[in-house]
Amino acid sequence: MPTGLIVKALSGYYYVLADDEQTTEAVQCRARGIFKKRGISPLVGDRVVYGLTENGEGTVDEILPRSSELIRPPVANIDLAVLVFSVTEPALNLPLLDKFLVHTESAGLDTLICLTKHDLLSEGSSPGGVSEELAPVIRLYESIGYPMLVTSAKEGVGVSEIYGRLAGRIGVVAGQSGVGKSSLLNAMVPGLSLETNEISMKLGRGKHTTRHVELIRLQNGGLIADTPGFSQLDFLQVDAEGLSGAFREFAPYAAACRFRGCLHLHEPGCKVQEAKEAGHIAASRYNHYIQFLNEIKDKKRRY
Ligand SMILES: Nc1nc2c(ncn2[C@@H]2O[C@H](COP(=O)(O)OP(=O)(O)OP(=O)(O)O)[C@@H](O)[C@H]2O)c(=O)[nH]1
Ligand SMILES: [Zn+2]
Repeated sequence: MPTGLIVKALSGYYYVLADDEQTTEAVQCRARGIFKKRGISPLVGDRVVYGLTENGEGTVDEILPRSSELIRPPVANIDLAVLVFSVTEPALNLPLLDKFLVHTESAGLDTLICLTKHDLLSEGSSPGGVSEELAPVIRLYESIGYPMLVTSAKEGVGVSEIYGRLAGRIGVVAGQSGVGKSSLLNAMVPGLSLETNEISMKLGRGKHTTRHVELIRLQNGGLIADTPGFSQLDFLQVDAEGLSGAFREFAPYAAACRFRGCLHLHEPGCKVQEAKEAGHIAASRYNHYIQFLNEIKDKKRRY
């Protein structure tokens, strides 16, 4: 039985791209009834076993184990989340960046952080270099272990680097509205022409038109979801302990806290608080951690 990858889901059909290199057209498939009975449905990004029927269509017979699963956008087996933040217009939003990172950490996704619209920060930056105000931010996140890229869709800066990171992988783009996600995708994928803010305003169309998710094939074997991913997140699945675990740089200190299950709030003998006081953990990161912890607690109270 052939295997393939679901690259699109639309109106009850799944479009499967065969693993064998000869076939380039996706096969239109129905899912077998058994999935419905079991309460599961195939997702874009799923690797599947499929069969061909006589009318040239196919059936999805089996879903191979998923390495990850996102709810919004609904895509399985993502390898890389490209987190897009504009350096201005809208202003760089570090609380949101830390929130996204909690989610990508807990979903086990690799991340690439793009600081885009860098062309708008021309003052104080050397040509092709990084403006002074961004340098500390880049240093902080790189020191934690997150790759950072400075980009500009307008000037084509950093676009080929994003492309390169996607080689042979499935990627999704995330970021708040207006940061320039569609513009980066358009710059990366010739002929894609996703609607950007400018165009949708001009046509008087509402923003956030619902669209299906589709994986776009890149020449380098990578695939990227053609949807401006997720723009907001709340903590549906992350609990207090998971939250602490999602702040990577806490780990060596958290292991040495006096109490097991320490929430690093006001507990005596908390090494995370000590590390923050000593400047080994950035105050901004620690403060966002406390903010998210409160959000999680509030949510528990409400439900
Ligand atoms: N100067 C400059 N403007 C940019 C850049 N990238 C995007 N923009 C502009 O920023 C606005 C928003 O860009 P989009 O690509 O639509 O942003 P988005 O993140 O896809 O927005 P949503 O679709 O609302 O989620 C548009 O007016 C773009 O022209 C950039 O690198 N430099
Ligand atoms: Zn602690």
